[in-house]
Amino acid sequence: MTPAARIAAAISLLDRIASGDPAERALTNWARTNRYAGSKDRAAIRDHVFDALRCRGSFAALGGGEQGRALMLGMMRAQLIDPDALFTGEGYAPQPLTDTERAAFEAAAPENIAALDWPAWLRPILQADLGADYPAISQAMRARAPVFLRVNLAHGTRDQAQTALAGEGIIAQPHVLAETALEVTQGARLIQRSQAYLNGLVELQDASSQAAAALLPLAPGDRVLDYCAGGGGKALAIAAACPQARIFAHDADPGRMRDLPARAKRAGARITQRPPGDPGAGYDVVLVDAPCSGSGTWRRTPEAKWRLDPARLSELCALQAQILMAAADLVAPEGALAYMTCSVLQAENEDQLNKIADYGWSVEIARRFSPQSGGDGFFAAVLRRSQGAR
Ligand SMILES: C[S@@+](CC[C@H](N)C(=O)[O-])C[C@H]1O[C@@H](n2cnc3c(N)ncnc32)[C@H](O)[C@@H]1O
Repeated sequence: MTPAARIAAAISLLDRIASGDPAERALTNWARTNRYAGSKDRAAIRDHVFDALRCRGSFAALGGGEQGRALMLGMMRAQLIDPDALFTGEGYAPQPLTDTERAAFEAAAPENIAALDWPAWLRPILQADLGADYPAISQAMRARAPVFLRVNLAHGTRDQAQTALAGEGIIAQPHVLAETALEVTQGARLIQRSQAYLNGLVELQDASSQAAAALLPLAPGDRVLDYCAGGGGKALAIAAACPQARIFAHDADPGRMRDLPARAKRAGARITQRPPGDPGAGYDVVLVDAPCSGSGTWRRTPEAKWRLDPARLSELCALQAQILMAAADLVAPEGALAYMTCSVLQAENEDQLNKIADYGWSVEIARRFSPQSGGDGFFAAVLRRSQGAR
C-alpha cells in the first residue's frame, strides 16, 4: 500500500471507531477484509489510528474537526507533512482538500496544544494534581509508550537477557527505573515467539510497575497476597524478586487470572490462587493493585481516556476505598499493606491513603512514577499499622 492509501484506511477506521466500534475490533475486522495489506501496512495503519486516538483533541483542533479526515489532516499538520502530497485523490489516496479543510488547516494553531489531548473536564483536575509537571506530563502522554521487559532475575541477569534477546533479533537497553527493566528498541513484534520469553527469562511489564514492585518489603518465607491479581503481573514480579516468599493470588473476577498458571509456569514460579471472596488472612504483605482510571497508561489505551467521565471516576474511587479497607483486614499485625494504581490522579492515590489513615494506617513509602521517566504514570505506597493500632 502507498503511504496515501494507508492514510485513507486510517480515515475509514477512525470513522468506524467514532461510530462505536472498539479500535482493536475495527482493526482486526479491517485486516480480515483487506487481505492484500501486508504486516507493514497493518502496523502503519494501526500507528496512525492510535496516534489519532491519543492526540484526538489536538489533531481535531489542528485539522478542523473530529472526523477521520480532519484527524489525519491534524496529524499531518502536527508532523509538518504537506497534505497535498498525500490527499491527491489518485489511486487509493484520499480526495484533495476542500476549501473549508484548507482554511482550517491554515488557521492559527491553538495554544497549549498538549493539554487538548486530555478530556476537557479532567484538565483542571490534572493541572491541580500534577502542578508544575502538568505541561511536561501532558506532552509525554501524547507519545507512543515504549515496550519494556522485566528480566526474571531468578533465571538470569539483565546482561544475559539482553544478549539472549539480541540473538533473536530483539534489541533492548537497560532502563534506569528498575534493575530488572529492559526497554525494547527493535524487534518488539518478535518477543512473544522468542525463547527468552517462552523460557521465562523475560516477561512483558512496564518499567514503572517493575519499580513499584521493587518497593515491596519482601522477606524469604513471607506470605504475600496479591489481592487484585488480574493477569498476575505483580504476583510474578514478586515471585521473581523473592522466590522464597509464598505467594497467593486473588481477584474478584477469577476469569481475569486465567493466564496466570501459564505465565507462572513459564517463570518457574509457584503462585496459589485463592477463590473470589475467600482470600485467606494473616499475610505479611497484602498488595492492592487497584482497579483505576488507568490515566497513567492512556498512551497504550487512548480510547479509555475519552470514555472516562466524572461519574465513573467517583465510582472507581469508592471501589478503591472499599477494596483497601477489605484488604487491610487481611494483613498480619506487623505486616504491610501496599497500594498501587496506574493512575496519575490524586483522588485515586494520595486521597485513598488519607482515607485509610483514619483507620490506623500510616504511610511508610509513597511514590509517584511519572511518564516523564519513560514508564507509565503509576503510584505505589506501602503502609503499616500506626503504633497503638496494632
Ligand atoms: C489493575 S487490575 C490488576 C492488574 C494486575 N495486578 C497486574 O499486575 O497484572 C485490577 C484488578 O482488580 C480486580 N478487582 C476489581 N474489584 C475487585 C474487588 N472488589 N476485589 C478484588 N479484586 C477486584 C479486577 O478484576 C482487576 O483484575
